Amino acid sequence: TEMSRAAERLRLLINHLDRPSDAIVSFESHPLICKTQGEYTLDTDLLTPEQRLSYEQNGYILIKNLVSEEDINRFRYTHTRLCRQEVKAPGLVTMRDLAILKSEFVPDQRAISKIQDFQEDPELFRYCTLPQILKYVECFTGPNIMAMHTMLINKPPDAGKKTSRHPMHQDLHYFPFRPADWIVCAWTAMETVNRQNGCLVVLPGTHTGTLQEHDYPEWEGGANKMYHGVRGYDSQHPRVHLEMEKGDTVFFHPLLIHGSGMNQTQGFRKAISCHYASADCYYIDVNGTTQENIANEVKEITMRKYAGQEISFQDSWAFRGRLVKGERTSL
Ligand SMILES: CC(C)CC(=O)SCCNC(=O)CCNC(=O)[C@H](O)C(C)(C)COP(=O)(O)OP(=O)(O)OC[C@H]1O[C@@H](n2cnc3c(N)ncnc32)[C@H](O)[C@@H]1OP(=O)(O)O
Ligand SMILES: Nc1ncnc2c1ncn2[C@@H]1O[C@H](COP(=O)(O)OP(=O)(O)OP(=O)(O)O)[C@@H](O)[C@H]1O
Ligand SMILES: O=C(O)CCC(=O)C(=O)O
Ligand SMILES: [Fe+2]
Ligand SMILES: [Mg+2]
Repeated sequence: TEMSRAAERLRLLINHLDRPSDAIVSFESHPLICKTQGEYTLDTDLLTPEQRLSYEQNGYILIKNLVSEEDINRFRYTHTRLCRQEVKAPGLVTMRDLAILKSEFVPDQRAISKIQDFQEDPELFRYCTLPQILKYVECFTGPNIMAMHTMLINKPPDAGKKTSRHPMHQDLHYFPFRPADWIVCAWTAMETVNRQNGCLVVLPGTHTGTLQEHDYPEWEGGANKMYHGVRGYDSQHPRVHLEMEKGDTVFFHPLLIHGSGMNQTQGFRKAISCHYASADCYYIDVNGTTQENIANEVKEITMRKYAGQEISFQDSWAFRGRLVKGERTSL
């Protein structure tokens, strides 16, 4: 029955692929197709059967105390220095919360709700290469691993308009590469995160669905740039608040619907994350798909950033992605 599960899995994969099946003949001998038991996880000796089953069914697993206090303190220190512009990292993107956009900018971590693309900062990027994280990542991506997207989220105390919320979304909306099952996010709490300061909220099991249409939520106080949410979000769907301690890490599937509530405390709630993909993934053309809206927003921003030079949505990803293990075979 293990063989028939593998065959079924291969059939499912081929059906999901956005390119002709003759292009993927080599998949038959692909190491990733050795997924004989679960659909979403590989048999690697690391995950217990319970953990595998949990990821298969829920689309995420939470590992307690995976990143050391010392490492997190170092990441916090570097974050502070980057925000103060005491160190620079080429390509770093900083984002201010909508609520403070119009006020004077002071270079301080309290003015920056999120940094992205820290792949050129050796100290923060060390997070993406931590061996204990990569061991888990490999269970989802297989041996060739790319760090595709990096973020340090610094959710500010809500200024009263609920702009600190992150609407419910699927991360795959942002990614022009496939297959989805070879992508995983690692998200590590840099302090206690709970319902009060806006922990992650997930809809378990939604990773088995398809990519949904995303758009800005119709929120009275507005939503931050590029914070799209699933259209027609069903607030009745059972949700789980992922309360975590410093160093705890959740791994989740890019189709899992998740978001975060508002920060009702006076502190800045911090988390560091990396989206990994198998280097064996391939880029897709998102023209004419539900992802066209985000692709256009990204193109507009890169156009401004690189003085009118048009950079394709795919190239903007190829350019930022970094190999962290194995071989850079495709992405
Ligand atoms: C899986 C993963 C990919 C999921 C996610 O990351 S979900 C969230 C995705 N978010 C992002 O990718 C954040 C992207 N953010 C950015 O690229 C930057 O923060 C920018 C929005 C471009 C702002 O960069 P900055 O250097 O400040 O550039 P500018 O001051 O010229 O601003 C450009 C225009 O953007 C506006 N803006 C900046 N921050 C926000 C905001 N928080 N909410 C709404 N609008 C905002 C700003 O007002 C300006 O607009 P105009 O004045 O040109 O109309
Ligand atoms: N219309 C919507 N579209 C998309 N996402 C939404 C919508 N409404 C709420 N959310 C998101 O759902 C999640 C839960 O938010 P909500 O504010 O209801 O609860 P919470 O802040 O997590 O907890 P509490 O019930 O204690 O306030 C958050 O990620 C929020 O951004
Ligand atoms: O830390 C958070 O609030 C979640 C952010 C998130 O899901 C994202 O940026 O894709
Ligand atoms: Fe997300
Ligand atoms: Mg709330």
